Amino acid sequence: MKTVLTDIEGTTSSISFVKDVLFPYARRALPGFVAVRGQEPEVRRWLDAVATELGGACQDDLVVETLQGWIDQDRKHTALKALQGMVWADGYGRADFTAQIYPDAAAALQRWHREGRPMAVYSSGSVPAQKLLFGHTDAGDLSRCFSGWFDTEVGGKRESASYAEIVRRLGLPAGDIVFLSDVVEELDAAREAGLRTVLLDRREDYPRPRTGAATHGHPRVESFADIDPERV
Ligand SMILES: CSCCC(=O)C(=O)COP(=O)(O)O
Ligand SMILES: [Mg+2]
Repeated sequence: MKTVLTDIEGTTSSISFVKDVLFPYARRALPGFVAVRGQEPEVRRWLDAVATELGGACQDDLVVETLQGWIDQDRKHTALKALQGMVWADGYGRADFTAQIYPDAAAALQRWHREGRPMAVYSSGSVPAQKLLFGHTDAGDLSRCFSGWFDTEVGGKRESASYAEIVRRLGLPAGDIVFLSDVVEELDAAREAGLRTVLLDRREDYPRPRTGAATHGHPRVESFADIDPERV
């Protein structure tokens, strides 16, 4: 049975949920979060990592402003993603929002899980943020569908070495893993590492269909309902 490895934003959940709900929430909550929890070792570690990138010791205010700028630019920076995950934990905990998931994705994930198909996540969002998201979806707790979780600590999503590392950690032949994503450059990197690939091309996220050369030769679907992992 093939293992499914899935991206989140633009694949299982809409880009607008991430851009219009999660990112603004993190942007607003960051200053208060750093003021209250900035001395906790797990928070300090990431704040210091950002400060180092800014050239050394600097005030938390500057670090927060930098992080907010990175949110605006959609930087997939590991420190930002780790801190965002901690901020979102508060939001999910207080039920300030739930995680949008496409109904076709929720249905397929639940069905594949019932059928015993192994599944894993690879997203730029931190592993704790991934677990929170799938633990609090509109369709309920889907976190149990997954037995593997990968974030940018294995490397960037457009680098084939990251997929080679995931293959190594999963301990499976690369050709037995099907990677699902909305970003062709990520699929290119996965294919280079030997994985099978499927392009999610949803109208809500990509108003102009990506067909022909724009698919880079990856099988293209508009819904999880059209994916048969055994036939990719
Ligand atoms: C899992 S948390 C929210 C998503 C996020 O922060 C992000 O950057 C999504 O990137 P993806 O790799 O899932 O496209
Ligand atoms: Mg994506």
